Amino acid sequence: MADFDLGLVWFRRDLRVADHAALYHALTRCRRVLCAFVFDREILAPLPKNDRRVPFIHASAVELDQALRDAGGSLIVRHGAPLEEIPSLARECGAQAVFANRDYEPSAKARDVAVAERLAGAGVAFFTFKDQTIFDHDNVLTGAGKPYTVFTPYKRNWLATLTPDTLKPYASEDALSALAKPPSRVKHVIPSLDALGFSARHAPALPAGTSGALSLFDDFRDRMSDYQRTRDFPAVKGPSYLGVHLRHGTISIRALARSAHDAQRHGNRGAETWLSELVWRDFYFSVLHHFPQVGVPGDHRAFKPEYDRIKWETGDAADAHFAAWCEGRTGYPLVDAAMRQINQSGYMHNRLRMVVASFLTKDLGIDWRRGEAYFETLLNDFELSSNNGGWQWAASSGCDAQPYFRIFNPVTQSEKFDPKGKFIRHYVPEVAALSDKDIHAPWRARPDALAAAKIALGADYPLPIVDHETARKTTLARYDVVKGARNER
Ligand SMILES: Cc1cc2nc3c(=O)[nH]c(=O)nc-3n(C[C@H](O)[C@H](O)[C@H](O)COP(=O)(O)OP(=O)(O)OC[C@H]3O[C@@H](n4cnc5c(N)ncnc54)[C@H](O)[C@@H]3O)c2cc1C
Repeated sequence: MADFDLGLVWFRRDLRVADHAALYHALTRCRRVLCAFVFDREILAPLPKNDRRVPFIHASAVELDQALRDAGGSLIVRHGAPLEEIPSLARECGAQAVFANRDYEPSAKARDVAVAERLAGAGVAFFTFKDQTIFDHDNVLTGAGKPYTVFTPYKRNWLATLTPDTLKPYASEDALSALAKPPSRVKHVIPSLDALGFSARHAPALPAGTSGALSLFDDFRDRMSDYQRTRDFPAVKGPSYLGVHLRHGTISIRALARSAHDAQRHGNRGAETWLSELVWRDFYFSVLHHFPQVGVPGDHRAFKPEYDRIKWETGDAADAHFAAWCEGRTGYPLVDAAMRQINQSGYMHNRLRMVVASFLTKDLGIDWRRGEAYFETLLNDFELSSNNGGWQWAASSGCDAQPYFRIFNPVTQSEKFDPKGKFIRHYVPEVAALSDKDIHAPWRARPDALAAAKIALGADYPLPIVDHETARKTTLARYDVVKGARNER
């Protein structure tokens, strides 16, 4: 016998039908199940009209609605405040329980506490489930029951904790017969993008929905064994490009980890490395949960508090440097190509995220929080935990971060990871005619080589806005305050 007559599944960042924890639990515990999604007015309001993520989410919601309709249900979509919409929908439909997958961002956790209270006040139960990660934050702890702050032992324990059950799919798609249609008085037409205040002209560069995720994964599966060899070269199709799908849950993390884990057990080194990246994702979720000070809205703190003593560059010159960095005109072609990639597509290759983050913090001396915030506005796969983790890794203030004295040389990185300048040529056509050798540092090219490539530095393409060697020394001095702070302890 069912526990509830009517349950409501609240979809958030889990826009799929297959292997969905909350949907599975609702379908197996309720006689009838309705499904809902809320476009959060407060989140959407500050976004620019041409934000790429909203069309992606919209298209994914449309696809999810179709999948639910095919099985006898539908997706009720609202545009408003979840704190109002979910309890009122539960009331309108007569649901006795709401089911959702856990969300780990501080603002989402606060929202869920408020929604749970409001529902409880109305006598409606609220159940949440682990779905977004392989392990919840308290599943992988040190022997002393503390959270890990170093990745390698975390990963070792993560792998040791894994059992076949951990990666087992929830058979939600096999239990859809309990899906129901909302009562006719409940409006359930998906608002158009225009009605939400966004432009359909900025369709997602990546195919949306579960169909989009599966086509990317099909394409990647064959390349997984090469991942370890190819993943650092931005001109090569090495990574999976699945980040945006993991962000919005159009594919199950369990399915991806299972595939990598199986391949790894058969000696596939590429799969082993890729699985490690999925573990990094869990690791940063755990860090954000246990050390929420790193992601307090509007006040992100350094994981290592002494790093908040660093005096970052401010003022007009720093603002001008920041603008040049954002717009891809620093005079360092690999940095500029990377920034143009994120500006044009909402994606940036992982190696380049490390390079540009290091350049901003350690060549320009600008606070990592400004770069973190810039990425947040643009990344299709923006994830507070990983973005914060990545930025603090590069700035050396994070847990298990790059030591502060390790400073990427943007020219050497370019020569090593884009040796033929293929990636640079794509995004920085101004320097495309330079040789494979000169393209990494145009200011070092001989005048006749520049003339042959028809480049007047300072006019056609900027001279470097800082000298790396000088900046390196300034950074080491800037970070001295950290050494001092550590010695005091
Ligand atoms: C400064 C900086 C900012 C970053 N911001 C984000 C972010 O906002 N969102 C985000 O998902 N990742 C972020 N990353 C991590 C990484 O760059 C992206 O996950 C990856 O580039 C996404 O591309 P992909 O899906 O093709 O990755 P793949 O290489 O195919 O990896 C598969 C998945 O593993 C996870 N993953 C891979 N690398 C990492 C990592 N270093 N840390 C955590 N998870 C990882 C992601 O979910 C990724 O989609 C950031 C890294 C840095 C250095």
